[in-house]
Amino acid sequence: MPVAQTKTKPKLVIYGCGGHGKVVADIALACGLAVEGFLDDRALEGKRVFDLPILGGSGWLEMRRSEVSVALGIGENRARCRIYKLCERLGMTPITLIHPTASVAASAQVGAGVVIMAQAVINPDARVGNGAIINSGAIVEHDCELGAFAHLSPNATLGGAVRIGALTHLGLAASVLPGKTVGEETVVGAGAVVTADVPPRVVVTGVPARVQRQLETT
Ligand SMILES: CC(=O)SCCNC(=O)CCNC(=O)[C@H](O)C(C)(C)COP(=O)(O)OP(=O)(O)OC[C@H]1O[C@@H](n2cnc3c(N)ncnc32)[C@H](O)[C@@H]1OP(=O)(O)O
Repeated sequence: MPVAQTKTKPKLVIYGCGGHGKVVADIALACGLAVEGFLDDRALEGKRVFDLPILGGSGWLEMRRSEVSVALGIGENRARCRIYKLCERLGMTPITLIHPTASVAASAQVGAGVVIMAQAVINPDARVGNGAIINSGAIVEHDCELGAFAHLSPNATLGGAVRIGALTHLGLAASVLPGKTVGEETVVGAGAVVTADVPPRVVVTGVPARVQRQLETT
């Protein structure tokens, strides 16, 4: 499977130390990587998560960028996108992590800074954009296209040839029927079933999914 991957340096840091960051660290450890600690911009240095230190924030990364690789440990899509761009400015490409129990087809294309969690499935010819999250047990069927910094929550399911826009979030166990498109920066509520195309920047909920409200353009 073509995975966009930079050369991994001996030590890895996880940017983000909340719940998502902990799961990402756990995947890195399951992959046999040496995790040096977490980064966070909220001045939490000295605290520990998982018995691993919080090392600092963006300043720490700038100083140590030649020595460490970075994985994205932030669940919120826009914040994760900002950290990805910070890494790019520092000349770094966040690594992609794939849990050992995930199934990723040989013909799938997976971008940089992606995290694919336990029991997730990515089927043939799917394309996963940079910085996306495929959470535990989520399914990306054949020929799907998942935009950069999108997030499929646990057990979300995309039927074949679905397109999901950049920065869009599918909630827990949400489903999208084959061939449908969900626009960028949209939120699909937990448990929703998308049966028709969904525009950008809206919240949809229910079965079948209906627009609940518009989201502000930023
Ligand atoms: C590992 C992880 O945890 S990954 C993260 C997973 N996170 C998720 O799956 C969360 C997805 N988010 C949701 O489903 C949210 O509830 C949203 C985005 C759909 C709506 O959030 P908000 O805009 O804050 O809506 P709010 O909670 O105020 O609810 C508004 C109304 O919608 C209803 N509602 C909320 N979520 C849903 C839903 N998923 N399906 C149907 N109705 C819903 C509420 O009951 C409420 O109804 P009422 O007005 O009749 O009382």
